Amino acid sequence: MVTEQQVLLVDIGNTSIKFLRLSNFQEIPQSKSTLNAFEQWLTRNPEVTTLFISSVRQTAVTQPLREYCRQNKIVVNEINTEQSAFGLLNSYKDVSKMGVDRWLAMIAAVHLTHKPFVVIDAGTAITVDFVADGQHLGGWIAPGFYSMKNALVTSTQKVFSDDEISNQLQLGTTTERCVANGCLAAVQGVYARARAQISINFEDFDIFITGGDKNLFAFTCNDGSILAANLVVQGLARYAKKQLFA
Ligand SMILES: Nc1ncnc2c1ncn2[C@@H]1O[C@H](COP(=O)(O)OP(=O)(O)OP(=O)(O)O)[C@@H](O)[C@H]1O
Ligand SMILES: CC(C)(CO)[C@@H](O)C(=O)NCCC(=O)O
Ligand SMILES: [K+]
Repeated sequence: MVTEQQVLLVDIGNTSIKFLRLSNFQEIPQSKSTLNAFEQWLTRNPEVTTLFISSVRQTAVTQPLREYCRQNKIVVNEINTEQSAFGLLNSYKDVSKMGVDRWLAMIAAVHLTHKPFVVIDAGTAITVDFVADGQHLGGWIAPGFYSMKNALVTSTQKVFSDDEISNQLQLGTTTERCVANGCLAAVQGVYARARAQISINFEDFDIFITGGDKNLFAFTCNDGSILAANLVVQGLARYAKKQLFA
């Protein structure tokens, strides 16, 4: 019999790996930037016997982790995007093409509200997904804040950026401030369009914001949007609880 302390929920994104024990799945996850660093963490925490993982990387990239787990008798449960689960229906014809992080964030959100909702996951990419009555209506994939800045700086010769983030949208008077505020304007635009889009058909709805860059959405705090620590990990927790304890 496994306990919740022995179970680790692992969200493998394009930039980083976030993980948390099932016993405290609502807290802020730990983060490692490489699979190697994550494996080292596992070595130091031998009480972990079971992983529930979601990965948006190629299978070959996570193969060494699987091999490590096989050698150390750690059970790996990999969750994949489904046509339907937990009362949520996917709109993709080929569900294998939908990033499992999007699916899991929706699985978590559908448990948190009965209203139509939007999930915005801001990381390497910004994904936006619309759900009403348990039906995924469709969504958007846009570049994330860092990806945007990176693409801009890479494809121009005289534009450069720094790592400073504006909390408020301002007018830049240096190249760096123009870039940071331009990318923030684009992020705010995604949010504004998402709100406008769901408002076309619904008066009452929730907007959930999650992901490593959710703090860029601090400007939404007065209009009822909900900032969630990590909805992908919370979605994994639902699968883990169902599989282990239901
Ligand atoms: N070297 C880097 N490469 C990419 N993003 C970086 C880098 N350094 C800092 N960041 C920041 O981290 C954000 C992604 O953070 P994090 O990995 O926590 O988000 P995420 O939602 O988990 O993304 P993913 O699931 O794609 O890994 C980027 O949007 C960016 O602001
Ligand atoms: C869009 C990302 C990169 C966001 O992490 C991920 O969900 C992904 O790789 N998706 C595959 C394409 C799709 O969801 O249609
Ligand atoms: K993400």
